Amino acid sequence: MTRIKIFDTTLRDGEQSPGVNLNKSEKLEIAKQLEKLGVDVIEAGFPAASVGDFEAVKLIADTIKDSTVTALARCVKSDIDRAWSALKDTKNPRIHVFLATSPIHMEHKLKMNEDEVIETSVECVAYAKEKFKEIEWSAEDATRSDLDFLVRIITKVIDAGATVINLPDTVGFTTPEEYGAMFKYISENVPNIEKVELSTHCHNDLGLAVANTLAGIENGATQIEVSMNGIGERAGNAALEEVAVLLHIRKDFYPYHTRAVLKEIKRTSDLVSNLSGMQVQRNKAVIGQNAHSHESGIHQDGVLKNRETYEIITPELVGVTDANTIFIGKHSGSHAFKEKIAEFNMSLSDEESKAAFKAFKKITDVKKDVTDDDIYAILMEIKSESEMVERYRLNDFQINYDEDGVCTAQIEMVFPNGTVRTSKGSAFGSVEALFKTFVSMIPYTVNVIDYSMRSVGKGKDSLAEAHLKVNIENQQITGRSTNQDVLKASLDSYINAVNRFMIHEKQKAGAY
Ligand SMILES: CC(=O)SCCNC(=O)CCNC(=O)[C@H](O)C(C)(C)COP(=O)(O)OP(=O)(O)OC[C@H]1O[C@@H](n2cnc3c(N)ncnc32)[C@H](O)[C@@H]1OP(=O)(O)O
Ligand SMILES: CC(C)C(=O)C(=O)O
Repeated sequence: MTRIKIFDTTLRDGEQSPGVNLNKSEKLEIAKQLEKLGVDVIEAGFPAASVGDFEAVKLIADTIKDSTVTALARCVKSDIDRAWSALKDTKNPRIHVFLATSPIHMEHKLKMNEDEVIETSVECVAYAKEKFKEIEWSAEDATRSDLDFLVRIITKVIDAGATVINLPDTVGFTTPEEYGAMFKYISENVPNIEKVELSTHCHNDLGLAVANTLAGIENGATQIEVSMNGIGERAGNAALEEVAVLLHIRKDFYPYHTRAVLKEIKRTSDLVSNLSGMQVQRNKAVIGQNAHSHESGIHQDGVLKNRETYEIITPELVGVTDANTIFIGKHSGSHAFKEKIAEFNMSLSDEESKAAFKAFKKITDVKKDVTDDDIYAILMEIKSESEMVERYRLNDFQINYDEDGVCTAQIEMVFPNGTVRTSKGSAFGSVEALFKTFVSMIPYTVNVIDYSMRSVGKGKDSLAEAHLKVNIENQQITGRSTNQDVLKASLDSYINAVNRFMIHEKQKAGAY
């Protein structure tokens, strides 16, 4: 098994993500976590960029003990001096210098010809060598560079003292086959190549950063430049967690391993996401919220029978402790739903389970996120409908508004013992009138703690969903109801809360 070194560039290229700006204590916190994650090299920043970045790199260099700390510098003496001042006190100081080698960069950006680029690179590596033992030199935009020019310049920078040669796909332009072929060509044609380590640095503009990194590894690279959550310039860099987990999961096929402590992945990902403000997309490989969650009935049934039917990465492997493995939603089936019911510790007959599943499926057609609360409400409803439970049922209601703005509600209810009663009550608002009238008909003291209404679905077919939190006889109970009519949803949520209270009471008394 060949060991692949992880060079993490979250704090340098990652911080180049538009909108990301980390202060020195945030950078240090991330660096410490990267050390726990077992990365071999931490690229802490670009000391010549600003005083703040200089101080952050210095703080990290002075603190981190297990990982090599490096920093980026242009082929400019003052950049190299600045990097040395920041890094000199760390255990293994490494400088990372770069110069572009592609025709477009040389002509338009650097305004240099090939010979000038070679001369500048050799001079800067030789200058850096006076201070640093470890020197990484990058051929910026290597994947759009002429291969024979790369062979020439790499041979010379190695002679000048470079210890690592990085071939970046700066603009995310290459493909796995082409990137792999470049590493092979360089390995076979640079005469002094065995003196250095080869490194990948892939951007994700075409979504190929991880695949290209793997191709580099297969063709001789032993260092990979990656970032946590794949953050970085434009579409980002190859994601550290994806490459590390890929090499672990497919060790049956790829004879490579890293030193990464995989169970630290989630913690690192969360920290980077929180401090950078770059949220991780739900379906992100390895650490996205959906990456360990199964929603469809057939998958859930398979996973419940044997996780490995649909799961190649366990949440535990990458330190995810709160995975919602079985996500109950529109595509779930009865097996998964039964599992969910079991979590509520409520015994339901087969008939009740079937009715609950039917009611649940109905809700999923109008509601995107079916929460545990929704399922609990369904179960309570089913329970209260079963013969054992008496409950309040709404027969009819009306609202009248008089000229002074006073609303009068008239409600007709079927009581738990089967009797039908009607009552009237007034208030300044229609919802208040309904609540006041209903509460006057029941034998409990009820205080409304919270009442909210939201629209479910879009457009004219959307439904009103009322949520109510009440205190009944010193117990906090929630009620919920969905209806096309806002007032009916509101009144039903109140009735639902009272019925749930009665079920709680019966449960406490051991009735079921
Ligand atoms: C592919 C990458 O990710 S490379 C790293 C990119 N990261 C960054 O640029 C972040 C930090 N950068 C900065 O803070 C600033 O760009 C600084 C401080 C480095 C330089 O700022 P300025 O001196 O104002 O220059 P500016 O950024 O506008 O232009 C870059 C200059 O460096 C030159 N340059 C670019 N790359 C290199 C290099 N590797 N070696 C030497 N010179 C270079 C450019 O040709 C340009 O030179 P010019 O002024 O003679 O035209
Ligand atoms: C400085 C180099 C390594 C870089 O970030 C790139 O080419 O993308």
